[in-house]
Amino acid sequence: MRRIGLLGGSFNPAHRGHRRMSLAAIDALGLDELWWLVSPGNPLKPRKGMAPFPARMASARAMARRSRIRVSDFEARAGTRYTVDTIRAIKARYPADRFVWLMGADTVAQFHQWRKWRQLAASVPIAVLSRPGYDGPARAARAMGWLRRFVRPVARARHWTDWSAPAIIFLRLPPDPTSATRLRALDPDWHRRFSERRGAPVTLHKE
Ligand SMILES: Nc1ncnc2c1ncn2[C@@H]1O[C@H](COP(=O)(O)OP(=O)(O)OP(=O)(O)O)[C@@H](O)[C@H]1O
Ligand SMILES: O=C(O)c1ccc[n+]([C@@H]2O[C@H](COP(=O)([O-])O)[C@@H](O)[C@H]2O)c1
Repeated sequence: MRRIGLLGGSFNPAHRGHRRMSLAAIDALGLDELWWLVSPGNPLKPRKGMAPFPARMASARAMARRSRIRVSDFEARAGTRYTVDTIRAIKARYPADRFVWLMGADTVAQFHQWRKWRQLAASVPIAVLSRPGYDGPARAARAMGWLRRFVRPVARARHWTDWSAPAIIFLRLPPDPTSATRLRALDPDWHRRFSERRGAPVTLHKE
């Protein structure tokens, strides 16, 4: 049994904040691996301004180098867009492993708009990663009205495999203010550097 964290994201592009939060979460949760699930298209985000999937994958691979982070195209392969469907498919594909869903504090505010979010929360434990400016709002988020009763103490973080979902933990990690929105504003054409790269596609998931 491997202990695997899943961080879903647009990675438009992947950045230092993703890497730092992921390495800290690997430590806090005692993970064997952390998979970055590069989303073919976040159902709640506009397509405009979204770089091509291969460029986002390549930026994630570059940022994940030499670590326990693995970059995954699972959603593109499985044809899933909604996290509830992705988790079901991953658990079916890797029945021997245990999974925890990771999300930055900023995403909790919208969680009640996710497809079947209560069912999702009942299918996988959730770890919320602190993000500067969003920690207070995350605890006050609409979905927390229901999720609050399932909050686990941070001192038990490494015992997440003992929990039955719903279970949610708020991890306090060293703050990193990096955001992809800001990076795109500074360098809107960032994806050109990656789309020109050639080479055999490396994949975590065998056919
Ligand atoms: N600096 C950060 N600190 C904590 N969590 C982060 C940070 N950056 C991203 N995350 C989390 O990583 C996941 C994927 O993030 P995403 O790829 O959307 O990056 P982003 O910087 O939030 O992008 P954008 O600004 O385009 O919305 C989300 O759950 C997000 O909350
Ligand atoms: O399942 C949903 O309804 C849903 C709605 C919005 C976002 N998500 C997922 O949340 C993750 C973070 O997305 P993003 O674009 O904020 O990086 C990514 O894996 C998305 O697929 C999922």
